[in-house]
Amino acid sequence: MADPQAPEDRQALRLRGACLSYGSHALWHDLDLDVPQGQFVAVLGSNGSGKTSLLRVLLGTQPLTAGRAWVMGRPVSRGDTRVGYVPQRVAIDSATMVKARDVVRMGLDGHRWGMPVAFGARRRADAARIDALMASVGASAFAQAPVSMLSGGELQRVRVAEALASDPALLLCDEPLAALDMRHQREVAALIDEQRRRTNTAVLFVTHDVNAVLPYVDQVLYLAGGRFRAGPPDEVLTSEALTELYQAPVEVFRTQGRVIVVPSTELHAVHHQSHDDHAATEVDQRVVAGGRRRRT
Ligand SMILES: Nc1ncnc2c1ncn2[C@@H]1O[C@H](COP(=O)(O)OP(=O)(O)OP(=O)(O)O)[C@@H](O)[C@H]1O
Repeated sequence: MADPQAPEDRQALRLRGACLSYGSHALWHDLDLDVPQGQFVAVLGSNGSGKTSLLRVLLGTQPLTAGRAWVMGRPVSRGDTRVGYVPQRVAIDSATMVKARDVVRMGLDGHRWGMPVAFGARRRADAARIDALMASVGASAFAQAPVSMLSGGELQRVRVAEALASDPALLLCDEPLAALDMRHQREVAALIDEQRRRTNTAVLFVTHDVNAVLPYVDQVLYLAGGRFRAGPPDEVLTSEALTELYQAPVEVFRTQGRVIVVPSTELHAVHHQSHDDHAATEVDQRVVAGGRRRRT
């Protein structure tokens, strides 16, 4: 199939008729998606709906069963330096002495895999670039610290700097806020948003709690039961849209600027709990908070 994108109309990401199956298990099918440069997309869906698998497809490590995927007008390929990746918080060997700035250097070197080690002017240019990346994510203060000594939030800053080292056109984030406390969630989410605004990088952000990134989201891709719905948050995160997508009753509430998505079967339990406390709790793709709710 020819590249369907004229150069002047390049989307950071385009999917057409994309299907992914593992054996007879179809994760999603006929997925069409356009992500313009600089757009922030939240990828939502229940456990096992195929969110991480979608990122694997875009990293070129998992072939589509059918359909096509392009990044900046070129077919997806493994090792594409125009694609950056921020993983979930990963366990670090407590004995490792690898310094934070060396992790970022790996992002830079991965970009030039197979090239000779840098000397002289290029080495100095690399050092300056790493300094700038560390500063841009607010990590200069711990640039020389072993990563095993960093807090979860500090480590995610370093991961973001590493992912940005190759100036990606598309940044894939796989639940990068998981296991971070609320303050660090806010900081890392804001940091990713700031970077994409500055560099016009498109972001595909897989999360179980859309509320952590809701202020930044231009488009939601919601995966469920092999189908999908994509569009602005106000169109996708509604009772009507999600009931149609899940083909089962789903209620969406907005309260205090937060979105709560609840399968109707769980509504009784949710009402009961929210009378008792104002704490957030997990049901599916949802955060439950106290206070007045508005159904949308
Ligand atoms: N390589 C594989 N071979 C076979 N099945 C797989 C493979 N990778 C993932 N799966 C299955 O595909 C389904 C989707 O997995 P995936 O990790 O993409 O879902 P997810 O939406 O990211 O889930 P979660 O929210 O739990 O992280 C799961 O049932 C998983 O067990």
